[in-house]
Amino acid sequence: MIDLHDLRLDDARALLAHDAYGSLPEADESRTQYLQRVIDQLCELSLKDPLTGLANRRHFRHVLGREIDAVARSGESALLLMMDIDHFKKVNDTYGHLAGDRVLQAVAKALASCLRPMDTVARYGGEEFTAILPNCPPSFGKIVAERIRATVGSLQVLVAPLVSLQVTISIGGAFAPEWVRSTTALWIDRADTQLYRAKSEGRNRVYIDQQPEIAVSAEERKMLFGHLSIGDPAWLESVSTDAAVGAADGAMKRVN
Ligand SMILES: Nc1nc2c(ncn2[C@@H]2O[C@H](COP(=O)(O)OP(=O)(O)OP(=O)(O)O)[C@@H](O)[C@H]2O)c(=O)[nH]1
Repeated sequence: MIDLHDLRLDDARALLAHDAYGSLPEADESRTQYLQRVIDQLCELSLKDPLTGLANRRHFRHVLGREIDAVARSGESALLLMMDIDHFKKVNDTYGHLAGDRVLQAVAKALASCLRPMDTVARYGGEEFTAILPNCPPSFGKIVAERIRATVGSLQVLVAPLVSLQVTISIGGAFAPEWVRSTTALWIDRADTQLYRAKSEGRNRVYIDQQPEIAVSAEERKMLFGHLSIGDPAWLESVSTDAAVGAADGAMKRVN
């Protein structure tokens, strides 16, 4: 950890040079421009997970907070996915930590490839990833999560010469409640509950908690939450539809 109060230009350069996903600013710029670019790139670096290049947990939390406000204002539906590689400990235990890192990088790349540029994919910690999908119609949630599950399951990750691995991923999702200000913690909890179900019911599957229906009329909704919704986190009475999709053995497979 570097204390930013003590950060010197050489340290900053070293940090940026170390970043596998970035590059050092050109040295032939004016000194001010150069310093500004170093600062900009440091800011960018502080939002990224160094192993995978995805957004880190801090950035994810920031985006989720922004999204929950946007949903409360616009009423557009947004989906949060929590995703966890199955039996990942076995990868580390059998093939070593470096092999585990390769799997994490390959999965991260696959996740990013399944999502739109407007979505945020992050490494939440360890072998857990998350994605925020703004403006995601409810009917699309399961389709996109299934696409992710299938893409990860079809990866062949080369971890040593002649050794490639296949892994599976469990996914839990939750739509944000429209028109009601909730909390990011509640939203994460709902998605986490679905992830827990996916794990406990066999792994390599998707469960999505559909958006809670709000038990008020459209007119009341407008009066209550029309311009800006302020107040306690609220989960009005809801009917949720859960769907289990896909079922297969979640254990890691060695391909050759
Ligand atoms: N290689 C590598 N391993 C990590 C990293 N971060 C966490 N891990 C490992 O991830 C593993 C997570 O194991 P568990 O939490 O038991 O989960 P699991 O084996 O995937 O089992 P389920 O989630 O129940 O399917 C642990 O062995 C951690 O050491 C990392 O950055 N690199």
